[in-house]
Amino acid sequence: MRLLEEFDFIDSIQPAYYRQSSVVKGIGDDAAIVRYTNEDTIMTVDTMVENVHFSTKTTDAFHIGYRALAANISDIAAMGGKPVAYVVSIVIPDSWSSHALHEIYRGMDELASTYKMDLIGGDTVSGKQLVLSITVLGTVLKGQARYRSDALENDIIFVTGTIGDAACGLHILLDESETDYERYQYVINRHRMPTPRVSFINHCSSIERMALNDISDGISNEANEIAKASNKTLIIDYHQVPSHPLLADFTLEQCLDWKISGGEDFELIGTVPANDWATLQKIAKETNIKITAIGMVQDDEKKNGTVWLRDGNTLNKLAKSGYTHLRG
Ligand SMILES: Nc1ncnc2c1ncn2[C@@H]1O[C@H](COP(=O)(O)OP(=O)(O)OP(=O)(O)O)[C@@H](O)[C@H]1O
Ligand SMILES: Cc1ncc(C[n+]2csc(CCOP(=O)(O)O)c2C)c(N)n1
Ligand SMILES: [Mg+2]
Ligand SMILES: [Mg+2]
Ligand SMILES: [Mg+2]
Repeated sequence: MRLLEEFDFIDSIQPAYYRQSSVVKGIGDDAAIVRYTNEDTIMTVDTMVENVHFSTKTTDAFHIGYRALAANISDIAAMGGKPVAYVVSIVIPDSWSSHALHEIYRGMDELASTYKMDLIGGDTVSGKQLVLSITVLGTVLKGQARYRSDALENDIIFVTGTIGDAACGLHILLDESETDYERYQYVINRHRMPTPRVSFINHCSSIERMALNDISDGISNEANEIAKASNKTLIIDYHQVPSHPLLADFTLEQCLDWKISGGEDFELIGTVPANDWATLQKIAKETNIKITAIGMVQDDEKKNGTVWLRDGNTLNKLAKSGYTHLRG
């Protein structure tokens, strides 16, 4: 790390004040203290590694921070909760300037401020590659968290937003022959600045049961996780999976890959009882979120734990084809 040594760096990222009254102790001691009385606590961690989750060729420092926090907040949304505070562990290579490091923190704070979240601690070490690991603390009303294991027979499977945008945006950024960035600004922004669906999910308290997962690795992975955790069979109609009109510029194979295996849209995939579908649509309209029914849950002893993709008259088993680390 150039220009700043560890403790000057920590001083320089310390917030001037805390937004949440639940923060009893933030940066400055051996650990942070947050105090609650009536809610369950949600904790989640996700890590972003240079050249795995981002490349400085395609992503500036501000967006590295923004995306990393968005990915973590998305997991809080996928549990049905509200994000409150975060701690950041950062591994910093020598080549990174203090300006770029502050840009990472500015990117995180841009998103944090919209949720009144506080940076309450972290850890700083030097190393060979930039690694940003964020732990987010969230809350949910006691006993009201949304689990992947809550799908039941005849539920409607839904997704928020459009699927495959972030993978398309990344493709544009990595394709050196592509120059029309203006045309693809929307999908590029979906890659750089994903919006976790916190507001929508926090308006769903009238819906008693909902299985939920967020889309980090692609719907083939996320739907399989719901099928497995719930021990049910998920049938998804490929043609119902919503995509942005810009994807029409690309081949059917590319669209299939981005929509099914792409990931990083940080939309939600879930299941609700058919009786609640009209209510869910109303909530989506009120919170300005697109939701689309993409299939049904079945209880079929021979198929439970698996996902099937309908394409016209054919039904094929949908294996996990999304992003997997440690491919073996
Ligand atoms: N190294 C680990 N040690 C302990 N638990 C882990 C580890 N890695 C993952 N888990 C746990 O496994 C479960 C699934 O984790 P996973 O990272 O696949 O979910 P996710 O964070 O929603 O997805 P993604 O990381 O793709 O955004 C979570 O309960 C997570 O806490
Ligand atoms: C430079 C660059 N190359 C490839 C990708 C694609 N990518 C990386 S990790 C991941 C899944 C989510 O990760 P995790 O499971 O760790 O949350 C995806 C789709 C990218 N974002 N940047
Ligand atoms: Mg994870
Ligand atoms: Mg998740
Ligand atoms: Mg993953």
